[in-house]
Amino acid sequence: MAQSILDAMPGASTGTVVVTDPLNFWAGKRVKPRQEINAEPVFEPATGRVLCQMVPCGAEEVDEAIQSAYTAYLKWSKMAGMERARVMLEAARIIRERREKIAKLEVINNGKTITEALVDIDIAWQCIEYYAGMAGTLAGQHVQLPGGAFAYTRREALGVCVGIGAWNYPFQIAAWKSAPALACGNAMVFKPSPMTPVTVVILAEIYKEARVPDGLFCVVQGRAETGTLLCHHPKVAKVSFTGSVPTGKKVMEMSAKGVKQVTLELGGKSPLIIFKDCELENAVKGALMANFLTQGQVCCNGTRVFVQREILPQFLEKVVKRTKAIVLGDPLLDGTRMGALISKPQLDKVLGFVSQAKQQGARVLCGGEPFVPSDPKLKGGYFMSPCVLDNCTDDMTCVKEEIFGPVMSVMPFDTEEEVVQRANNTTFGLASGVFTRDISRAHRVAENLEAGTCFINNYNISPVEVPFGGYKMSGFGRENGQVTIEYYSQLKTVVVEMGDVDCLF
Ligand SMILES: NC(=O)C1=CN([C@@H]2O[C@H](COP(=O)(O)OP(=O)(O)OC[C@H]3O[C@@H](n4cnc5c(N)ncnc54)[C@H](O)[C@@H]3O)[C@@H](O)[C@H]2O)C=CC1
Ligand SMILES: C[N+](C)(C)CCCC(=O)O
Repeated sequence: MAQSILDAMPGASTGTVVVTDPLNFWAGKRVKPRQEINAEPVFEPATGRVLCQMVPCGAEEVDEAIQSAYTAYLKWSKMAGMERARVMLEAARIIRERREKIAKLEVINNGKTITEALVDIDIAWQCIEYYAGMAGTLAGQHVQLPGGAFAYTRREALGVCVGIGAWNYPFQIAAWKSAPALACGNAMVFKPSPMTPVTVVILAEIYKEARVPDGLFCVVQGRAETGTLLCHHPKVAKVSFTGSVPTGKKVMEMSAKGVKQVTLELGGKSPLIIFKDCELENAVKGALMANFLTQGQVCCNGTRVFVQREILPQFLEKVVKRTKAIVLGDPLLDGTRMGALISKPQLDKVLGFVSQAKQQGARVLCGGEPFVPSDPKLKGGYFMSPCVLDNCTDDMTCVKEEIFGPVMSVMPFDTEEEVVQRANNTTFGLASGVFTRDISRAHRVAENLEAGTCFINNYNISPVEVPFGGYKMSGFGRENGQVTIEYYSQLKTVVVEMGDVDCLF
């Protein structure tokens, strides 16, 4: 029962799956939605077919989930870190064992290729494994005070944390948020994007199977209203949000009312700087990795590609040749390298950015058009050909705004000083990249770029051991790496007197 939808995965192909199981999860089980009348269809991006119904949770349901999470937190936070570690390692093991099935379901709901989805699921279990390793290391400090008195600190959980996710990495985002939260002794109530409600419930079932206390990881479905209920709930100690800047601001405002801690992983318009002394083949590959993963729907993508003028023609020739060769189509096939965008409105929005770029003077070197695969079952899918734009200038909309689609904007530059200034001329600051063989220059540029990550001679690799997060309007707080423990725990100071009270009164 617990694995029913996953059991159907081995034989499943694009256009065949329908999900009917309830998509909420709390108190240790899937929970049927109460207000079926508010159901909304969820689409399979590769076909445009209805995959399931998403029914938003109302106030009572949100409250039930949070209460069940609170009960679980009371138990879980009292366990030794090593005990929590064992449970989390078991969850990581189960995910690894079912990686193909989970990845397949992710593809069906999200539209990304199976090759990428497998990496996402692997990163998810690695993240849980990594924080399991850290659960047993959480410790405080002992401080000696005069007269034999002393103080010590305890690193304690926050309580019930809320996770709110975006649709581009549904399972992985839930792992990035829940793993450090659980390692520190918290419970989590997670709301996935209404467009990708399906795989996060599988994570909840797996935690249950690994024997977390019932309620420790809950899933509530819904849109803004449900998210609002979560952010305002008095029993919630922290909100970790991944999504757009406007919603991030609202989450912060709502959390401020209850003085709740916040982590914000927001959008970006990251620069990738390619110097003429780079290893060109690698720079071209880096630019593709920086732009076309998950159909370009990646927050940290390096979508402003600055190329030193002397090598611009060679760079463009190579990058266009490789972009044209990207195999588009059925995302469940091993050979496919680009699948479908998340939705029809998102596809229209991205195509709109391309037309606007043309009007503003950019030149389309390839792609930027709706793509209709030859396979009849994919005719209703949200596909577009990956696009490279040349002749771009810093003031064009395609260079200033986050497109969240497979569109690379290329601009020439002359000097290091100039390009760093232009690269930083944005309100975002999630990531950045530099290709050069000059090691001093690489580190100097990395130092001067205003971004939470700088990739040197590569792009978009995010091992769970290293922190990920933004500068400026791309957010604050971090996910992954050791530091994230600090965002999911708080310090208690205990002061111990060994002598008599020195009283002034
Ligand atoms: N930093 C990142 O990793 C990502 C950033 N994005 C950004 O988000 C944009 C659009 O993606 P969307 O999913 O539409 O983002 P969004 O910001 O509208 O939604 C993100 C999540 O917040 C929830 N939400 C919406 N309104 C809310 C509210 N008032 N209170 C609480 N929760 C609320 C949504 O239901 C969803 O789960 C992209 O174009 C991109 O700029 C999207 C995906 C990932
Ligand atoms: C995995 N990675 C680095 C390609 C993207 C993760 C951030 C996101 O949610 O967009």
